[in-house]
Amino acid sequence: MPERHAWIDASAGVAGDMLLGALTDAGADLDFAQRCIDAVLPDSVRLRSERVTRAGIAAIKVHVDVLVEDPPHRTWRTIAQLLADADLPEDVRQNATAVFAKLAEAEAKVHGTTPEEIHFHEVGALDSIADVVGVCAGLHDLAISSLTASRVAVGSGTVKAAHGRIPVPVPAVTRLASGWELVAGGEGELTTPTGMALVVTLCRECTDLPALRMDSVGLGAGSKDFHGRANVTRILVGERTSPSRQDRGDSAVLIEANVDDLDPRLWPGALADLMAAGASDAWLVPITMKKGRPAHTLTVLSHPSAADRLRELIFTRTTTIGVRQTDYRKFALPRAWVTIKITGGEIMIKLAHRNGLIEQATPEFDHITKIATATGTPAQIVLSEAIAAAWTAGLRPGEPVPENAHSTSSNPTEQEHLS
Ligand SMILES: O=C([S-])c1cc(C(=O)S)c[n+]([C@@H]2O[C@H](COP(=O)(O)O)[C@@H](O)[C@H]2O)c1
Ligand code: NI
Repeated sequence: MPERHAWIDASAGVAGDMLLGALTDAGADLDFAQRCIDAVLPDSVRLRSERVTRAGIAAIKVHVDVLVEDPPHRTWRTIAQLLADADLPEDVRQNATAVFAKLAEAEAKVHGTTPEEIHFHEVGALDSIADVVGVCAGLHDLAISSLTASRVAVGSGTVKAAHGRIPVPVPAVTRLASGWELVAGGEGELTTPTGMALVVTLCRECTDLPALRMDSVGLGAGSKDFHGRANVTRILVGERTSPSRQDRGDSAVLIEANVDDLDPRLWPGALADLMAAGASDAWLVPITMKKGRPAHTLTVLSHPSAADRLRELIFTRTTTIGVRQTDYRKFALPRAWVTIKITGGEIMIKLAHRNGLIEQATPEFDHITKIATATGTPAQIVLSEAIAAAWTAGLRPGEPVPENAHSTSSNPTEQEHLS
């Protein structure tokens, strides 16, 4: 299966609804986005698309009509729980959760507090949750397996928000944009925190348009129509023709520390927190360190964009007073997912593939344990049935990846959660 890539052109700015409009214009099914949103927020918002022009250029404007009363703020934990409880494709859930984790981290930095303490105002409102889930659903629907984006026009001046009048680029955008190339690009708020969070979470790098065999293009309109500058976000979708991700590898970092004085009962929680904060993997190796002391090497593998917060966590969750960090290149096979039915429910089969052929087909173990618990069947029996069902369905090494397989999104940090 070729790598389906999307490049976001944010040279005129980006917001959640603009990106959803662009995906819809590129062919994503808005009804599917609505179903995903309904799974998170039942009977709360309705999506509507409208063909409009911006400075004479045709684009899709997605309206998010809010049908119920919205509280003035939500915590990021509330949103994470809504997403965790919703019946969503796994990549949609993971990507949407990662976007809100980034927003929480940025807001916490702006207001000098922790993500747990943060109360989202506009960015936690029903329409913003709908934008984020809708965009992640659109990427799933178009089977986009990797994304990059242009530099981002953020605007200038000031804007009125729940925080009062704030400068543009607004504080959350400046925090989110760490490592991304920004330009002012015009007057007003051209990029919102939700738009910036989607770009930096889902896109692998900030780059000019990569070599693409074009498939479709979509334009998503912002609310305002400026004279002489189209207020649109564009998305270009196609097949990458330059060295593929598999040949190039991905940037990664390895962060390590030798620790001899942490209460061993604290390790499982520390490892879980590191995974929740975006580590691709986190593990311990028993060692004998200086002065002959029994200890552990903690190793955390991550995308470079998550390194700052992971180092921070290592310092707060362990007793170490220093870490070392090394740059790596990581070569991962692309993955795709197929849902199959077995006794007791549906499970997803993860397919690692190369040159269009399956290398590994693995039942998602969380789904196995869920069915095992619900039906009272031993997990190894459910697992055996799942492996046999996958085999029967042709999901086995050497077979082609089926057409209905969904590729995982490109988010390098979150994607590795699936590994
Ligand atoms: O909701 C919150 S906490 C919020 C924080 C900030 C900061 O920059 S801090 C800014 N805003 C403004 O809210 C609106 C809507 O943003 P969306 O991303 O939901 O479209 C926008 O004007 C932001 O600048 C909200
Ligand atoms: Ni804020």
